Amino acid sequence: MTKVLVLYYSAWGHIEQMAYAAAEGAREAGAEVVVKRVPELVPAEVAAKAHYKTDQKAPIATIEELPEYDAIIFGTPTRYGNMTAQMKNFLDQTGAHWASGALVGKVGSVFSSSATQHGGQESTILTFHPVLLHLGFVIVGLPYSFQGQMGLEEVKGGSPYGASTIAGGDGSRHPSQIELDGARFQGKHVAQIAAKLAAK
Ligand SMILES: Cc1cc2nc3c(=O)[nH]c(=O)nc-3n(C[C@H](O)[C@H](O)[C@H](O)COP(=O)(O)O)c2cc1C
Repeated sequence: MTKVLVLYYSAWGHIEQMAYAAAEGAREAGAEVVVKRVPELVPAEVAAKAHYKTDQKAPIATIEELPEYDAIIFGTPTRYGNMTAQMKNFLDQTGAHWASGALVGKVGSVFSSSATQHGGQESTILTFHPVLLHLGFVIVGLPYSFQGQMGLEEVKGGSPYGASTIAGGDGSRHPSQIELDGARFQGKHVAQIAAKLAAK
């Protein structure tokens, strides 16, 4: 059975919610799916003061387990147009996998979140991709067969690069149905492609 890891960082829960939607989609495609987080780096008192969502049930992933999966779907909020330091710090510990080629040929895919509509959700995904390419991942996005990314009837995340959500300046906006559908579609799409690659 195809094994998919949804690996995320989320300070306030938006990406956490999108992660479970991506996982649902991958399960729909028949994959065995695990949702895990990368470790927090912000001191506990800073996180408490900023009202981080600290009750996240997903276990913390280890670097060692990454080669066990056929696909990894990464979820990260934007930090000044790029992935979070928490996610990058985790990826910066994959040197042994880079050296051995343990992740070469696996499927990698990214979804994101930003406070504002044009606050960097696309740049966060696109600047994530070089890391995946260095590690040898085959990148999968959110194709236009997810028709939800078309249309101007509402403000929404989602692009051919990957699913995304808009949290609002104060974090009060939650992922909309169409954004969660995008994450679900991406999860399913990744699992289907990973299954095809694994069959070869
Ligand atoms: C240090 C910092 C930098 C941020 N940079 C951006 C940014 O460049 N553009 C933007 O729209 N939102 C920015 N945000 C807002 C976060 O992206 C937003 O809170 C996040 O997407 C919510 O996802 P989460 O609930 O999963 O943490 C920033 C937040 C922090 C704390």
